[in-house]
Amino acid sequence: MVAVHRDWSPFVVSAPGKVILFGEHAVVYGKAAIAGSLDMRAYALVTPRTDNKARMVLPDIGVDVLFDSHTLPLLSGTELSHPSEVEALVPSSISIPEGPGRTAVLTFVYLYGCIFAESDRTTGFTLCVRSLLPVGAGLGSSAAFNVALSATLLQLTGQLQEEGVSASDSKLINQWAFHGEQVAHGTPSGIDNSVATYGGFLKYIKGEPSVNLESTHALRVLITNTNVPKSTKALVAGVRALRDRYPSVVDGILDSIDSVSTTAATLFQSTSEAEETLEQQMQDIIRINHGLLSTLGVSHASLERVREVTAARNLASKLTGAGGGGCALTLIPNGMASGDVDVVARELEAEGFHCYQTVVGGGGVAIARNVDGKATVEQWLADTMEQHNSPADGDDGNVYGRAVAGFATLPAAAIAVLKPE
Ligand SMILES: Nc1ncnc2c1ncn2[C@@H]1O[C@H](COP(=O)(O)OP(=O)(O)O)[C@@H](O)[C@H]1O
Ligand SMILES: C[C@@](O)(CCOP(=O)(O)O)CC(=O)O
Ligand SMILES: [Mg+2]
Repeated sequence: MVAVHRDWSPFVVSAPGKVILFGEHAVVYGKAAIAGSLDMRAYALVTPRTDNKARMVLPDIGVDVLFDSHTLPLLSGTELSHPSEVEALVPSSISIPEGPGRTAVLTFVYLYGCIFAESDRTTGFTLCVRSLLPVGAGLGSSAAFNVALSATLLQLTGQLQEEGVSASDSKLINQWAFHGEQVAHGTPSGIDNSVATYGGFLKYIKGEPSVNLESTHALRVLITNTNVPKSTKALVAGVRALRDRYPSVVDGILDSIDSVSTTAATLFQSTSEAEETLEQQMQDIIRINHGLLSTLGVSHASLERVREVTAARNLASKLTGAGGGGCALTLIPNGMASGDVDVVARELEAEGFHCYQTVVGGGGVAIARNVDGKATVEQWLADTMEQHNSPADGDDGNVYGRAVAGFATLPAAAIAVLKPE
């Protein structure tokens, strides 16, 4: 195949994290789940190189690797029976890092091999990803990374349209991001990459196209990161082992979770009920969903503490994501003053947790092309690192605002594209 070089300008891709509102774990078994995008996102700046190498810089997890493009294998998709076999394909010149960097490097080698194999273009580039999502806390940091990475590689190989992100672009990005999630987790349901690609509020059933719920209600949530590390893979395996031992009991619980999700979808789209009645019903099913997950063995003392602290103020909470630590979500009634939410958040932070107030349901993957002929990774790093590491005195904890301010190398128009409402 003849390689075609072409000139291109730096571009930036962004993709959101997610919160699963209802249906985690059950979604792995084909039950319905509901999730929405967060206003915390991953941002990838991609700049051209003249030497045909591929460099990936991930400052949040301490990775900086430089690949000679010709040492990266091109994969036809049939060479691996499962993406987890990718380790053997990493060029011997690269030492695979331990910890979160390990998955990121394996995913890069796999997706580069697959996506570049479908193109006759070759190009040197530096990719730098900064993310506002906590790593491994259940908010889909891996999916935001995989969606940003897939969109980057598809854009570099000319497989996306020239403007915006079309429906067929999204489909392609989502498919590759799912393969990236497989490298990390083995058997993901696909809900995280779907939300990171499409944004909004989705009802998701494995193997079916996700349905945008177009909710009639703004959903305010308080997310509490317990800072307790968890392994999605181990928790999913634990539920599977329980189901193998007690199939009819566990299937009953999974069916109940399916009913919870279906009821929630109806509530989100209801136009007949008064706001307060809806909120009351939503709180009921949040409590029920948490109880069902707890019987599956995926809660944790820290998550129960979040439930107790918020219940004392008549608020309903549940774990979100895989559980076993990670994050919980608390529904905030629309009429609740933000000062009162701050009081609850301070109580939770006094327990050693970290809280984010957010509205669920913003835009999905976004691409700002030709952002700035002079944008450099070094400048971007200097700006974003400074903003991340030294918040101004009296800062209100708005990490998102700080980081966007930190992307000062980008024109305002690019920033607007990258944070779609
Ligand atoms: N800021 C980041 N930069 C690069 N890779 C990231 C970043 N955040 C997350 N990742 C990738 O996602 C993995 C964590 O994903 P996972 O365990 O599924 O947790 P989560 O619930 O946050 O998705 C990391 O090991 C890393 O491979
Ligand atoms: C438990 C599960 O339903 C959600 C896991 O979410 P997270 O990895 O904690 O963000 C697994 C899945 O959907 O693949
Ligand atoms: Mg993940």
